[in-house]
Amino acid sequence: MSTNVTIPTEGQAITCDNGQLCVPNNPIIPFIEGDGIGIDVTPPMIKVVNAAVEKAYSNDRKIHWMEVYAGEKATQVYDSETWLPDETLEMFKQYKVGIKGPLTTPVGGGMRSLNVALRQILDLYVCQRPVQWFTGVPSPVKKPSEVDMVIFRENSEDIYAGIEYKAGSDQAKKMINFLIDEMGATKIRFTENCGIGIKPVSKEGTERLVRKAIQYAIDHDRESVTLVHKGNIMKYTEGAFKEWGYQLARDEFGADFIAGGPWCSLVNPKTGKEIIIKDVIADAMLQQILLRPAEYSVIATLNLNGDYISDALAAQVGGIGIAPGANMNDDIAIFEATHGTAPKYAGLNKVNPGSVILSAEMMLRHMGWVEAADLLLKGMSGAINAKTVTYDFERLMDGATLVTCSEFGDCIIDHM
Ligand SMILES: NC(=O)C1=CN([C@@H]2O[C@H](COP(=O)(O)OP(=O)(O)OC[C@H]3O[C@@H](n4cnc5c(N)ncnc54)[C@H](OP(=O)(O)O)[C@@H]3O)[C@@H](O)[C@H]2O)C=CC1
Ligand SMILES: O=C(O)CCC(=O)C(=O)O
Ligand SMILES: [Mg+2]
Repeated sequence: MSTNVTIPTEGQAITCDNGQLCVPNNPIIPFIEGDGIGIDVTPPMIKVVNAAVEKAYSNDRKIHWMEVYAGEKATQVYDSETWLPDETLEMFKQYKVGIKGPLTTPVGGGMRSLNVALRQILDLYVCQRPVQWFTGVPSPVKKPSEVDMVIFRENSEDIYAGIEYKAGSDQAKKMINFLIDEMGATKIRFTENCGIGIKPVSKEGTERLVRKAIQYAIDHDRESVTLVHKGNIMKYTEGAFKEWGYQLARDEFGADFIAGGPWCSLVNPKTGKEIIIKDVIADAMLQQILLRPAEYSVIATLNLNGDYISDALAAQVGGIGIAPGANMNDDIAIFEATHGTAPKYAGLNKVNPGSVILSAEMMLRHMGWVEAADLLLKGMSGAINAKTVTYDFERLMDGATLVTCSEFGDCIIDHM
């Protein structure tokens, strides 16, 4: 394997034993800068995290950052064909906790998503995206404070498996012929020019995701878990997700039907309070989150629904400029912004770095460095309350002072 990664001379790897993280005081954290606005948001993220760690622990704890490569930068550092080097994957496997900026995916043709590839190759099956309002953030809804949800998006299956055949290709024709001749399909129209996509959804994949969502509700004293699906139309994928989810709640968490089901409830073993397990069809959910957000807490859903819902919910609390996320399994966690590479803003030092900074806050909490995570949140709230904000907030806030991407990072540090 080529070695284009400079391993810090100081610092140690985080280890993970049976799902239990062991974090040294001087962890090495791999990071991907990201394409497009990655160059803008990643440096302030590192600066803010370093400041929070230093303020919380003085010299007792320090992160040693290690740049690893993916996307356009990888093609410069390795060679023009290498977008996701094996070395990058190895580093995440070895160092267990990392963070990344956004990576570009062309629409239509071209290569498949590197973001999705990273999740699939490392089997980071949970995409966890908390959505919460910060006081003072401009919002298009009347009561943004009622939005307090944590999305658990299945991250390894669904149409993101990338099993897709181009219209007119030999594979598409072969698949269409198979479906018509051997599977009795009668409703494929315009067979000569029809693309085909396959949507795998498994019981195991559903169960491990829903298990994490319910456990999160237990650990964080949440009142409900909502299974979001389009099971009325896609019965054996989305519908099965709903059935398997409820079944798991009953079998593994002792949930009982409410009034004959399908909703059920369980007693939180840590608090004694009730947790409701319910389901909503995906299109109705997009209405519900606008009209009655207070009724939803933890959401467990499939990959595509989760992608849509996370951007829609982010909009309600100020936009994807401040929407954080994590991709994780029982061993590795890679934190990442919810937004993309926003190419028109790349290199302008303009966009909001809040999304990747709040992803870093999740990372610090995941590492057990809660004091630093709390400071980071305090800094973010302080900067927003002082109305020193980037363009996305400034254009919607009365009396705000416009700051650049890097200045917003500095404002966060000033308010820690
Ligand atoms: N995980 C990842 O790495 C992801 C990668 N992508 C990829 O990113 C590329 C671009 O995707 P696109 O659909 O344009 O979505 P983007 O999220 O990149 O941008 C869409 C819009 O969101 C707003 N926005 C995004 N980031 C910020 C920020 N940090 N601060 C303030 N506003 C922000 C901007 O709105 P406005 O114009 O109103 O200012 C921007 O024009 C594609 O290649 C896509 O595949 C997409 C999503 C996730
Ligand atoms: O991989 C991509 O390009 C898009 C991914 C995405 O939209 C997401 O993860 O929310
Ligand atoms: Mg998305």
